[in-house]
Amino acid sequence: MNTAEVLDVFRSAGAVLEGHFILTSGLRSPVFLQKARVFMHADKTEKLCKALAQRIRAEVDGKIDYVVGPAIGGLIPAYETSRHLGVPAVWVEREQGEFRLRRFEMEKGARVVIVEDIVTTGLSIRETIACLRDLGAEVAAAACIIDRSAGKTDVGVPLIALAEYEVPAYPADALPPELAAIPAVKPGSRNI
Ligand SMILES: O=P(O)(O)OC[C@H]1O[C@H](OP(=O)(O)OP(=O)(O)O)[C@H](O)[C@@H]1O
Ligand SMILES: O=C(O)c1cc(=O)[nH]c(=O)[nH]1
Ligand SMILES: [Mg+2]
Repeated sequence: MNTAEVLDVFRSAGAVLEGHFILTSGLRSPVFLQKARVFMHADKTEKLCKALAQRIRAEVDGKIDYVVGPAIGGLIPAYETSRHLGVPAVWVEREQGEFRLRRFEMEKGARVVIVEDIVTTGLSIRETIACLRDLGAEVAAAACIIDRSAGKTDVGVPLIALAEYEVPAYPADALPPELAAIPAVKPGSRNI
């Protein structure tokens, strides 16, 4: 799938929202990709994740022991991508703000691929990598459905993006006037 096809899926699900959004990084944006509105449809999710699994198979050499999804947004795409890769899916979730693998054991040396929904700054993927490396896992690559940085983010491992879609984002103290005029909402789950 190319970027236009991925964005068509998001638009067909009403998942491209406009307004004033507080992102997980604290940045503000006039556009929010509400992936949950895509992932509520099994057929749309399957189409995206099957294509992402094909990219992972083509670009990651060697075995993959687990796919790891950062909760909450990464849960469904990690599971569905793992189904197409034929490997188990686990997830990290926040405990007092820090990602932890709370419900699973992972053997030292396990080789994993992280599957995220959206990447903006790469902060959530870097936090996931830190958690997995603390457990002794090897992170072979990270993958996402949409990279809002359009390839500019460096997460320290190869990042496979099904689509690259550059969207403006601003520090809270440098908002353009048209954005400052709209009340801000924070759709994601960090800090709640
Ligand atoms: O690249 P980043 O700057 O980290 O932004 C992307 C992250 O933001 C969202 O998660 P969020 O923490 O908002 O919560 P969610 O997973 O519950 O949607 C999204 O699911 C990614 O994990
Ligand atoms: O950066 C984010 O927090 C973010 C952006 C976006 O478009 N969608 C999302 O779920 N999170
Ligand atoms: Mg998330």
